[in-house]
Amino acid sequence: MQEYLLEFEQVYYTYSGAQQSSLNGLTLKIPSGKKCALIGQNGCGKTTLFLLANGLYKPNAGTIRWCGEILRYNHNYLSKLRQKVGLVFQDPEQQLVASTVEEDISYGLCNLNLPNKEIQSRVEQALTEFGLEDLAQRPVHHLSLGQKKRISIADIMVLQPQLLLLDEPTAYLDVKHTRKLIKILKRIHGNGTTLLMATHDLDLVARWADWIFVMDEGKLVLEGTPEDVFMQCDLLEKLDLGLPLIYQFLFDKNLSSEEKTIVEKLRRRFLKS
Ligand SMILES: Nc1ncnc2c1ncn2[C@@H]1O[C@H](COP(=O)(O)OP(=O)(O)OP(=O)(O)O)[C@@H](O)[C@H]1O
Repeated sequence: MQEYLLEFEQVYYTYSGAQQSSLNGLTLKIPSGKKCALIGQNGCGKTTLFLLANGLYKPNAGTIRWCGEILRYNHNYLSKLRQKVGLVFQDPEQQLVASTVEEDISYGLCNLNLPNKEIQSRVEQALTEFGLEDLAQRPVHHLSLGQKKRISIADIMVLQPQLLLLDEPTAYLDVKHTRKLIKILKRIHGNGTTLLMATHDLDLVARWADWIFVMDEGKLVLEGTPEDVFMQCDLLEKLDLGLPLIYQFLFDKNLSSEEKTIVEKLRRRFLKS
């Protein structure tokens, strides 16, 4: 198996008309088979990374490789790449295309020319998993933001990409649907999909991810396991990212040594959960 699915090497990107570049020599490799989280302040370049990852934008300099091969930007190559690299947009409105929920979820599958039976079975599974059965025939523009978000994730997930990029997937979701989503991600990861999730929810990152990328000003500044990354509390504070709650307790200078021992035990249990 390929060790890294997608590799950014010294990638620069500036939006047309912008004064400053959004990616500033980004070097980052997404390891195959992992549940990766991407964290960083607003505007540090997470969404831009995603848009370059499936070839929607082209770097001004540097290289992006998919399974060791430099990305090409012709129509044929890109449509194949996008079957392997699925991107769930931050804003669901950018993604929904069809008039009803069911049509929207089947839209990408129809473009893959799959047999009707296969399309029907994947759509039904997605409707059930995301709790969208009752909304299947509703017009997408009549739904709440959280419902639209769930549809936009289902749209991409049914395509079964090798790498699934999720830009703030839990934004707009309530607790119940966040839990459902995490369960679904566990299932698809178990089936072999590599995941990269951009999020500001550090508690979720600490519990969910097995690899974390930290970006700042268009560059990768730190990466590692949750343990390695969240132990760097000085750097994370300097970047104004803060820490998951359990690590905040761990680094609380006012705790007695007994309290620290309890927190450390809780942290270890939390990491295993
Ligand atoms: N279409 C655009 N034109 C010009 N500048 C842009 C455009 N989109 C984003 N930018 C700029 O590029 C930089 C990176 O933005 P990006 O959306 O990638 O950040 P982000 O890390 O995803 O932020 P957030 O956490 O708020 O979603 C920001 O400074 C932003 O203002």
